[in-house]
Amino acid sequence: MARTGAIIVAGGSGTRCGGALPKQFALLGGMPVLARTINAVAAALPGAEIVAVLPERHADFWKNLAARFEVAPHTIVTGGAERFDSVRRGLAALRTDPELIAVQDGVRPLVSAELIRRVAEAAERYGAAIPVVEAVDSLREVEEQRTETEGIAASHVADRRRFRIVQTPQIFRADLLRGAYGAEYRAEFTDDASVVEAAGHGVFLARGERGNLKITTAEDFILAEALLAAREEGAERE
Ligand SMILES: Nc1ccn([C@@H]2O[C@H](COP(=O)(O)OP(=O)(O)OP(=O)(O)O)[C@@H](O)[C@H]2O)c(=O)n1
Ligand SMILES: C[C@](O)(CO)[C@H](O)COP(=O)(O)O
Repeated sequence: MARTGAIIVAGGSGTRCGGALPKQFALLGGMPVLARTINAVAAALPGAEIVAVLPERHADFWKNLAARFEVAPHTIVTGGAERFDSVRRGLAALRTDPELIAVQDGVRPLVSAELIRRVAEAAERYGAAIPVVEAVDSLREVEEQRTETEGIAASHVADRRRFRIVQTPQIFRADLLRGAYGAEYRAEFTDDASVVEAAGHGVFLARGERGNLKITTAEDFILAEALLAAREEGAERE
């Protein structure tokens, strides 16, 4: 496996989730979400340099919190206004010179080692790889958004076979990712694949996992707790 560095982006404020603290610091199964994510990445990529990107006002808070748990070695750097800015700061903070760089949402704590390695192998081969899953619900494309009411008047069905739901870690050849992040920020840059693609490089879609949940809303904590409990129960039975 190529030498890999990892940037764990946890610089967001968790607005959609609410709560006193950003969701990445909340406890999931008795351990901070971010600690679980860091440990999952460290276990899948032994020896990888790990940089965690944090909100500026929570850097000291995290140092104190992390000290109370077993968290794999990582350095910290403060993030920016957009995820794009946070990744850029993570890139600048990597001290080693990895061949591949993985960018992982700090709020995807249930990512499996198999998934991470699968995406890393694809990135080694194709230069850029991301995990995706199929849509399980029907999809509709909105034609006219009526914000003053609850509903949408005009829409049409979309062919869900043509779409994939995107996850992280997104893994790239280091030179490719660094070059792509030289761009000016654009609103459509919702992930790293969109930045790399805008720089003219294709992105390989590897198999993701529905269990690789992104904790976005308060409900997601309930789902994540249940998935974690089921996983731990399964591990105990083996
Ligand atoms: N300026 C930002 C914004 C987001 N992120 C990180 O990117 C990941 C995915 O973002 P999302 O789930 O949208 O997190 P938040 O931006 O915190 O959530 P919200 O949009 O609800 O405020 C999270 O780990 C988040 O901490 C980041 O590092 N820097
Ligand atoms: C990177 C990401 O998690 C891939 O699904 C997603 O794009 C983050 O989007 P958000 O708007 O920050 O939730």
